[in-house]
Amino acid sequence: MIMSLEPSGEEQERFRANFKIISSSFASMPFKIPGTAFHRGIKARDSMYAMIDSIIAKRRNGEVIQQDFLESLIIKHSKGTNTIDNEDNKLTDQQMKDNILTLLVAGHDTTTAALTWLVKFLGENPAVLEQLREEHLQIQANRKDGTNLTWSEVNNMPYTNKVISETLRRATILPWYSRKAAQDFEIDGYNIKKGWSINLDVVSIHHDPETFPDPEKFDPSRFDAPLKTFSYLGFGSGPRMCPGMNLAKLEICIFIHHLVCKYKWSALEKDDSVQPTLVRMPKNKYPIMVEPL
Ligand code: HEM
Repeated sequence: MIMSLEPSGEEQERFRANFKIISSSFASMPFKIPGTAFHRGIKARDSMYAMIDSIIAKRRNGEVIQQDFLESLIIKHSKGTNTIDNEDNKLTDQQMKDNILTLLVAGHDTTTAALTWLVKFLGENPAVLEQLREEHLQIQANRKDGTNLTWSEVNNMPYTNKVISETLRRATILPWYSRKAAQDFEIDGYNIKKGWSINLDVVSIHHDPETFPDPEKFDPSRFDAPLKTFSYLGFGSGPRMCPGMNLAKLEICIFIHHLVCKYKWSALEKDDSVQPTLVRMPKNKYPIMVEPL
């Protein structure tokens, strides 16, 4: 979808390997010294840049044509095309590469983690799974023709949406993110100065018992009624809110539909520890045994 990589092959493997290094260097100290996670991350990023360079070159000389996000960026931002009024507003190749890399890095591990937590929470909460399965079997039963999910079906999954929100609350995949103070202010006796960087502790916000009673409990009905503003930040909030939210929700809805309509599963290990990386994942990646229903 982003740049039409084949699902397997040498190029994909190299991408994956570099990608893993970049993800695990995210929360490292920014010391560009050989041997540090940060240095390894920079080298992996440069190698990704070189790979994206060669993909862009093949697109530009017509060797490869695809219908994906990269192609639309190239068409829109090529010099001499009049798709954007002002030539100065066009992205350079470097900016295009950064956009592609940002989307891959921001969209991959987060969605993987969401799906992993979802399978875990559903496995541990059979009543929720049953209600979710009912919603999806009903969708199947109402379908007149075709076997694929339709756009209107995906947009009419009220319980599924609550399950997704509760998954993102309970797991809090991005445990913190930053904002820069736009003005001086005081909070709980602390004076914050304009320009300071502030990290939001989203895990605590999502587990505040005043907003979410019995916060460790997985309970999608918390989302039956609207919540206090800024108390649920699964996809962030405000102008910098996750731009991939609708894509991620679409992917998760499709995954859930096929999972609950066709399969049952059981956990192979009991381990509740969380991997201490920027994107929170079950430490053991939650291995399961899957069987047809
Ligand atoms: C379940 C999956 C995902 C979760 C839980 C998630 C969560 C988040 C959160 C919490 C933020 C910070 C928002 C803020 O600062 O207010 C964010 C930012 C971002 N996300 Fe996602 N995300 C997911 C999937 C995706 C996907 C699929 C893409 C793109 C393909 C994406 C692209 C981005 C980008 C580019 C930003 C930075 C936005 C900015 O700083 O302006 N995300 N995401």
